Amino acid sequence: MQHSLKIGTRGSPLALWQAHMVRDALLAAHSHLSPRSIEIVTVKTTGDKILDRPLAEIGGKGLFTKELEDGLYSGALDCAVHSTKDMPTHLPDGLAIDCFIKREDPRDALIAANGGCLMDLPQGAVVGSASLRRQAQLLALRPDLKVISFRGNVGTRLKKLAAGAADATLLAYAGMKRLGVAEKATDILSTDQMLPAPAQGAVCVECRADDPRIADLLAPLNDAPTAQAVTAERAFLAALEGNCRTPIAALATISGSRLTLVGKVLSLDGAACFEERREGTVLEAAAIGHAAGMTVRQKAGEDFLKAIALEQMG
Ligand SMILES: NCc1[nH]cc(CCC(=O)O)c1CC(=O)O
Repeated sequence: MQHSLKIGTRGSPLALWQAHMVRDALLAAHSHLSPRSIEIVTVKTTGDKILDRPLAEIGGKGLFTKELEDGLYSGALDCAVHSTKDMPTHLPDGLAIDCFIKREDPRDALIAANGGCLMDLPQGAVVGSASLRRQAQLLALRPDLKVISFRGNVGTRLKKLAAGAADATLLAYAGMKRLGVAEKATDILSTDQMLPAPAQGAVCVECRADDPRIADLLAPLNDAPTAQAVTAERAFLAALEGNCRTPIAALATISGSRLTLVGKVLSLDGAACFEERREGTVLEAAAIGHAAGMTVRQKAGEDFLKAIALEQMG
């Protein structure tokens, strides 16, 4: 008898697109799977329900994953597809992520209502973004800009922009490409201007750690360079105990067996920035990320990191 496979996902258009991408990849990799045997199950998470407050305020990451993880534990789901950048650095016991799909472009894109680049925005222009990382790096480049909180999925944010709620917004270019709206980007920011969030552009599949059937099905979908880059970036994040409350950015690039990681932490206004670049072999990905994170920690000092947390609570 053919077992069915239940793929869990959030219900946003981007999340659904990503779940269908995983489904298609599974079908392509396993000729014995029939399309009817793979079901996509939509789960509403806390992060999807609360739309009127910044994520940092309601508790940050985990808000997009808990309900999906409950489904894995109960057996209602066999695997769950996530944007890796939305995942907490530590997984709950009994769950595993051993499958990272080949990464899409990790850069951030500017969408300006009147077109043009970030540096061309008029003095004092209003930019909508709820991401502290984007806000900080934006203000570092353009201290004159006014940043307002902007939440909701990619489509919602583009609609808010079109309705005049801001002069520009920033989105992950990966999500725009996946949803077919890449042409709305008016400036694709270089990673020197705007270092991405750890794991931006990388989709992963989470499953139960003790489920070899699912692990075997997912194995051919894993892209090793993506897994290595994301491992380094997330180790950097974990070393800084980062969550939505601290502007943290990291990007690893891979060339053959070499991995180069750049990671930084910023003050909310972008005026202070502590950065570290490390290189090594791909096999050292986790150690490189951890070492870079610990170095940035030292450079910034515990007082600086604490001050950011306090500033945001007040
Ligand atoms: N926090 C929402 C989120 N999570 C992942 C992506 C983009 C896709 C990706 O990084 O893979 C987005 C939207 C955005 O930041 O513009």
